Amino acid sequence: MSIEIRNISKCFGNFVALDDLSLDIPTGELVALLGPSGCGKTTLLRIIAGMETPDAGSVLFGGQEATHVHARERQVGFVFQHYALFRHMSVFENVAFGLRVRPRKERPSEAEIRERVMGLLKLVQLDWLAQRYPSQLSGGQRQRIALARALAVEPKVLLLDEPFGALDTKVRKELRRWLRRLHDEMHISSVFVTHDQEEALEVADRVVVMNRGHIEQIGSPDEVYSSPASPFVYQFLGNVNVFHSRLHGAWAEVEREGEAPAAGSIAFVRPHDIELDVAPLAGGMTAGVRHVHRIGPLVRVELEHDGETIEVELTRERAASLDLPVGRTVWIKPRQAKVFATEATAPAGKQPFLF
Ligand SMILES: Nc1ncnc2c1ncn2[C@@H]1O[C@H](COP(=O)(O)OP(=O)(O)OP(=O)(O)O)[C@@H](O)[C@H]1O
Repeated sequence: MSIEIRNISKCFGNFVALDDLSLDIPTGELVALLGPSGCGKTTLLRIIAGMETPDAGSVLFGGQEATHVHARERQVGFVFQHYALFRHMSVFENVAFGLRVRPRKERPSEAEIRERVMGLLKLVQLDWLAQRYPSQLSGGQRQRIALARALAVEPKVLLLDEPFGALDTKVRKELRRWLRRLHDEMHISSVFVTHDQEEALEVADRVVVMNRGHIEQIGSPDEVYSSPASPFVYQFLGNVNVFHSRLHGAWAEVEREGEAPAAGSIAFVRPHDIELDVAPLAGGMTAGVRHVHRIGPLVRVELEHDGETIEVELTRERAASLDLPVGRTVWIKPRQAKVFATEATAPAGKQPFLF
């Protein structure tokens, strides 16, 4: 079922949590709401679920007005960060719960409940745990059971609020892939909230980048990463070096190739988009090696130029082919940069690098 969010606003006292926000989610899409803490992701999810009422705007499900439809009537499945399984019920009973509490007329027969629950447990690959209790499961298993329970009532929309937030990195990664596969099989419109950019980029069909109650950009993972619409998105999705305008030599050329340079403009360059060499690079500039960090397959080189820090990422092979002791002077040159027009758009917390 499609979801349309039209001009939604929500205040808590004087605080504007959502500011005239609109978003269309076609049927079967998996959408990530991504943004820093407090940007309004959960509030938006709760409004879609019917657990919160907007001050203005409307929510449509399948083209039908649903803003004032009660949460129970919305056919929404919800999974939270902290798996709220019933401790005194077996895994089977947890998943069966939503079916058993239906009014008698709508309640499936015992045989049907059994068939549906076991089918879902197979889907989440945990049918062998049906008789266990939540305390006898790992965190990742509990979260999969929570998902099976949300799916048991055959929701039209699945909403997940930081579903893997409480789990360790390895389990998170496994569950991400698993959620993606499951979503492809079920084809339910799903919205999940995360503040983890890697999670959003890996799992979602589309990413909605939020900031302070509004949407900064909506796009495929590739679009938001490769063509960020604003300095905020650029900074939020991955590491970035920030440079003021009036760049020298090649830096200025890169700027011209991108967008027209304006006085006071800011250039953003990803660490892996900077060429580094020990020999002079035409149009490049020099910098001193301050630290070399080896992080898995990557080598992150921290450089200093006029007291400012510049980060460059190299493959291990490239780093090994260069001799990079601390203190060595090297040459750097950007392969590509993105220029935004005004200084006013500089993201908070990043000090622009001044030439
Ligand atoms: N019931 C409430 N009363 C007052 N303020 C609230 C309430 N719910 C949320 N807020 C405020 O609204 C803002 C958005 O909250 P929300 O939970 O939607 O953020 P979020 O993006 O999901 O953040 P996080 O990633 O930390 O969960 C926050 O500043 C929060 O303090």
